[in-house]
Amino acid sequence: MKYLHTMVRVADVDKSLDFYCNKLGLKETRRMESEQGRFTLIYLAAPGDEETELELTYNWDPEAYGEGRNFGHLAYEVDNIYETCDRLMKAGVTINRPPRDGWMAFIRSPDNISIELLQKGKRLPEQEPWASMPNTGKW
Ligand SMILES: C[C@@H](O)C(=O)SC[C@H](NC(=O)CC[C@H](N)C(=O)O)C(=O)NCC(=O)O
Ligand code: NI
Repeated sequence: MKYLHTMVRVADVDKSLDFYCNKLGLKETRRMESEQGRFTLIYLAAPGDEETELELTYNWDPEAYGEGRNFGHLAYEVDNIYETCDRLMKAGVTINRPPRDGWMAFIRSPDNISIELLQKGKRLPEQEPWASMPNTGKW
């Protein structure tokens, strides 16, 4: 058996692609549209990890999805957690759980999906401003 993808439903394709691609750094691998089902599927992946996809489902007819607390988060490994969070913060993304420990951070997607960012390999040495940065919200 092989893990293929996680699917999340999104309310706005442009906002989602701006967040996941322009800001987080994922690349679109493929997409398909269903006229009959009135939906679009857009598949994203981290560069170099194209076989593990995030499937965005966009239903053409608006739905209220709510927030299923049973779904936890999507997790991505990053080369430098501080550089990643700095880039995201400058792009206007709220770092709900800053990487005070040089290891873990949390952000939210436009649809409030929680995304965990984990430092590759060993934790980085603690450094300001991250070491004293408070949490901003739930993650
Ligand atoms: C191609 C494969 O990766 C899929 O996930 S297709 C699964 C299919 N998706 C849809 O019908 C999308 C539109 C639908 N209105 C929805 O919001 O899911 C499906 O069976 N979806 C049901 C599900 O719970 O995933
Ligand atoms: Ni699927």
